[in-house]
Order: sequence, then structure tokens, then C-alpha cells
Amino acid sequence: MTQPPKTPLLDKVTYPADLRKLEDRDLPQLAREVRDEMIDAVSKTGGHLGAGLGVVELTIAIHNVFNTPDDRLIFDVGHQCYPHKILTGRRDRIRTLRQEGGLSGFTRRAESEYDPFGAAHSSTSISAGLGMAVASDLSGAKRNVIAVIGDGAMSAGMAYEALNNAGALDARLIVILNDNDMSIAPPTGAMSAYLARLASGRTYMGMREVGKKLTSYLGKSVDRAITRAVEHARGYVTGGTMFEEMGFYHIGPIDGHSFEHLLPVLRNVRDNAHGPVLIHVVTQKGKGYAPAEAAADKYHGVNKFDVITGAQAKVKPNAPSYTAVFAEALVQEAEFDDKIVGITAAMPSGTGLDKLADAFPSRCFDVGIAEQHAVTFAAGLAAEGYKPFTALYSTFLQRAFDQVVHDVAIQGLPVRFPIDRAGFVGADGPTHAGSFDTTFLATLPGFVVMAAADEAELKHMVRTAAAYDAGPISFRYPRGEGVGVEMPVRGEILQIGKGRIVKEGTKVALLSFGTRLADCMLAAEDLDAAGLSTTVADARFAKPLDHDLIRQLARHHEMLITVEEGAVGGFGSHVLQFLSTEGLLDNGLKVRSLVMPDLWVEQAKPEVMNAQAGLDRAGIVGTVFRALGRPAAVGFAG
Ligand SMILES: Cc1ncc(C[n+]2csc(CCOP(=O)(O)OP(=O)(O)O)c2C)c(N)n1
Ligand SMILES: CC(=O)[C@@H](O)[C@H](O)COP(=O)(O)O
Ligand SMILES: [Mg+2]
Repeated sequence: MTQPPKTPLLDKVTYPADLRKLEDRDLPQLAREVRDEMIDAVSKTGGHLGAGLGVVELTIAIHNVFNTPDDRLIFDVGHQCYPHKILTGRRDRIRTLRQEGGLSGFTRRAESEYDPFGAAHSSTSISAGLGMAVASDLSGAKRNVIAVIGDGAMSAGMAYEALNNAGALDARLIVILNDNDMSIAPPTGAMSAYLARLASGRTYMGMREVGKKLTSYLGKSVDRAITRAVEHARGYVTGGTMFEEMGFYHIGPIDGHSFEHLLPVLRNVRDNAHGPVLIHVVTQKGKGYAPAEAAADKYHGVNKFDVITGAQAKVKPNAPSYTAVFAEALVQEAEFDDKIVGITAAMPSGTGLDKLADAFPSRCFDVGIAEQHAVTFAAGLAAEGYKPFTALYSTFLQRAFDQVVHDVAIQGLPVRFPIDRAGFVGADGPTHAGSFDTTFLATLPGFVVMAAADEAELKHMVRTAAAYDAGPISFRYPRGEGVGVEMPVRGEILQIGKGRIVKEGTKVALLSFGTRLADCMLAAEDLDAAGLSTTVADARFAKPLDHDLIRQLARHHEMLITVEEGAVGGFGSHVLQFLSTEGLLDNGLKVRSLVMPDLWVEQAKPEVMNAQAGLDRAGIVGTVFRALGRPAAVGFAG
């Protein structure tokens, strides 16, 4: 166990006001100590490392120059906010990061006045910053608003909607583009290439130096019309950048690790800028920690690790991860069917589509952080007879709901939606929980909505989705490893809308949708032991519902309990709707629908989150006893 780093300068800095008392010449030392502190903390907690290492100097410079928290500082995504948290009164809790009751891994309004806006989903910072800048102008507060956005986050359409509006509003907004030429994976798209050109153009940097001085001088003494005219003229010389064409003063690119670059530019902008400004800084993801700098992913997200060697703790899985099972099954199906293509929105490794890209490079597309585009891009492919597997995390699919409705479902296009990270995700907390996909997909006419109960079922669902061409189809599965069931050599095609009975009984029926099946089987053991013979069924489909199965369960049991790791309005709601429509509630059938709570559940271990939600063995048993009016059975919690 390494000793905590010695941080004599950082020990004097709790808040930015303390930081502003330091001499500029002390800031490089402070940066070294913040880096050491962050590396030590994350080695013990795990979390997002590379992004934060890349913005240590930038974060210090912003807090040095601007009067935070009155000046508003917004981080896009927020995964790079650990240095910011260390410098804004949360150093003492930094080793509670992403743990139950601890600090969030992202910026949170509820956590600190230095976090004026929560984040975690990408590309929201310019919009939020513009809102705050306009509020400042309207209220006369005249505060500075700074939005720090990465090059990856600049691949999302929402960023351009905000730039477009900011340029037109001429609001006093400072956008700092943190260009480290990385997303989670290397960035994709034309924007990335454009930024690379900007960052590498030596003449451009030469002229920019002149431009910078010109802007700063003119910014002081003449009104903006002349400044803009000169800037515009200069633009013809160097070729106005896209940002300038959108109404921003574009300053840079400058070295985002150099206080000699950062401090004068930020002070100049603070004192002279009038309208929207974009400062292009070039940084290195993972900066200052050799194992991160050397890693392909720059240690974007890490487990606990050894600080000396950088070796990450190996979690010994009992079963393959759902993501790996999905990826392997998809590659297998793609070998049989050249119409199968994969689409990811900047999450190739997270979704496992990197495996499809390795096997079939021409049939896998990383569209950048652009989920809306991903869905409609898939719809275009499906319209031409291809079988697009648009693999998105449940939480990120939320961003593309209208594209799912308007471009896929209404047209009945056979787009396949592998939905990863369905249910509680644990350390990433409420912003990443996969709660709503069943709720918003199973309401759509013509959609087939499945949930895998275990890794074998997932393999069957990949095969079923590959074979199903009658319309859109989705299948959801959680973060983490499977339950360790025997795997089929190849998936079987499931009969659409048909669930299965996995355990017979006569009194209580547990109807599971998804991976809560394992807890239902354990709960059935307890209920049997208490004399309540229990049937367990795996619904497999939320849409179309297996009406025969539900009728059978309703007619031959005193109680029916649906269990799903999803929000209200999902599988259980559809079952209740069917029971009521069919009059199956008229004879006193007791029904309970177990779902995720109507709360934003803070980060914890997924098993703790499921227990707190009553979606585990004890919770299911407790629900049955309470429904029967019996005291909680001895030895059963819940
Ligand atoms: C809407 C959305 N899609 C995907 C993600 C997953 N994600 C988190 S960080 C990241 C890459 C961000 O790249 P960049 O903005 O360049 O920041 P960097 O990590 O390079 O500092 C992605 C894709 C997300 N947070 N939000
Ligand atoms: C910041 C972000 O959105 C991603 O890095 C996300 O945290 C990845 O989640 P997984 O760790 O479940 O892949
Ligand atoms: Mg980046």
C-alpha cells in the first residue's frame, strides 16, 4: 500500500480563493501535487483517470483567473472533474468517489456550489453555459460563464445547436475546447480531423499570435465593430475557422498544460472579451502518469490499480460479461450473414462492437457521440435491406427516443437495438442507470422488446434479432458478468412473444423479465420452504406479451408478481394492463409489480441498489408475505 503523496502546497489550498493567493510561479508545483493526489485517490477507488489528468493545469488556471463559484464553470461530461473537486473543498472526500454515500464521479449541483450544472451525458455544457450567460446578461450579474468541452463531446449534434445559438445571441460565453485527440477510443469523424489540422497548422499558430495581440489591444480601446472587421479581414488571411464563422472569437490553439499560455489568454478574455469566445487548448489525456499516457485508452476508466506499476486490479469473473457474450454472438451471426452491420456511438469497447470491427472492419461504424444520428443512420441501412445492430447503453439511447419513434418504429424498419447497461449500473449512479428503455420502447406499436434472463438467453436473443426482419427489435442486458449458465454453441431462434416456465408450482407465480430471474429462482426456494409452492416464469418478451402464459399463471395461482430491473411503465405495467383488460383480476388474484423505485438512486454496488429496491431474493419473498398479510417470515428480510 503506497503512502499518500506529500502535498505541501495543496495542503494550503482548500478552495479557489486559497489558490488565487499563490504566485503564478507556484502553480506548476500545485499541478504536480494535484496530479499526485488524484492518482493516489483513483488507485484506491477506481474511476475516470485519463481525462482528469489531462486538465489539471487548465482547471487550476480557470480557478486562478475566474472568480468561481460566482463565475460559473461547467465541465462537459464531468468525468474530468476530479482535479476540480480536489480544489473546491472536496479533497477530504475524494477517496469516497463513486461509492455509496460518497462523492459522485461527475459534477453535481447538489454536491457543491462550485458545480453549477450536473453532467455525465456528453455535449450539454455549451447549452447550459449559454443559458447561464443569457441569465447573467438579463440580470445584469455580468458574471463569466466558462464551459469546458472535449473534442469527443464536440462530435455530438447538441454542441452545434448551442454554438449556433450562442453565435447569434452574442452572449458573453467562454467555451474552452479541450482537444486531446481522444474520446474513449481515438476520436472519429470529420470534426476530429478538422481540429487536428487547426492544432497542427504552424502558420495558423503564427498568425494567431498576432491575432491574439490585436484582439487584446483592440478589445480595450475600440468598439467591437472595428475589432470584428479586423478579425474578419484577418480571417481571410488565415481562413476563418468554423467557430469564427459561427460568431465566436476563436483563440488558439494553445498549450493546455502551459501556464505561460493559459494565464495570459484567460486573463485577456476575462478582461476584454465581449461576445462568445472559443479558446482551443491542446492537452494530453492521461498527462503526467506514464501508464496512462502509454495506454491505448489513456486510462479513461480504470479499476483500482498499483500506483507504482499502473497494473489494474483483476476482477476474477465467475462468468463471461454480458457485453462479451453479446459481442461474440454477434460476430458469430455476422459470419453467417453479410447483411449484419454494427453501429456504436463512440463506445466500441464498452458495447463490445470493437470485436465486430476487428472481424469485419467494413461492417462496423463508430459514428462518434451521436446517438440520434446512430439510430437514423441505422434506419437508412435497414431501409436498404441491411441488418443494423445499433448497440447503445440504455441511458444513452434516451437521447435518441424521437429518432426511434419517427425514423424506425413508425416506418417499421428492422433496426436491431442491443441495449447494454440495462438496470442499475453501480458506480456511475443515476445519470447512467438503464431504467427507462422498456418503458419507452414497449409503448411503441410494432416493436419487439426482449430482456435476457442470463447469458445463454442473450445468445438466443442475438440469433433471434438477426433472423427477425418484420420490424424493430430490442434486447436488454445488464452491466457486468453473467450468472454462469451453460452456453449453447449457437443461439436458437426464439418464438416471438413466447415466454417459458422454468419452475412449476401452484400458489404463487413469479414472472420475471430479464436477469432478476436468478433472484426469483432463489426466492422460490424460500417460498416453497415456507409452504407457498411457487412457479417461476421467464417472460423473455415485454412486447408482444405472452398472453397464454399470463392467462395460465393468472388462472392457476393465488398471486402473480412481476419482477424487472426497470422503471414503472415497463413490463409489469403491460402485464397489469392485460390482466385488467382480460378481467383476470376479477376473481381476487393478488398482483404485485416489482420495479426500480421512482427515485434517482445514488451510486452504490448494483446488488445493494437491487436490494434497496426490493428486487432481490429477500425483497421478492418479503413482498409475497406482505401481500398475504403474514408477518415477514422468520429469517427472510425484505
Ligand atoms: C451522450 C453520451 N454518449 C456517450 C457517453 C460516454 N462517454 C463518456 S466520456 C466519452 C468521451 C468524451 O470524449 P471527450 O469529450 O473528448 O473527453 P475526454 O475523455 O477526451 O477528456 C464518452 C463517449 C456519454 N457520457 N454521453
Ligand atoms: C463517462 C462515461 O459516460 C463513460 O465512461 C461511462 O462511465 C462508461 O460506463 P461503463 O464503465 O459501464 O462502460
Ligand atoms: Mg477528448
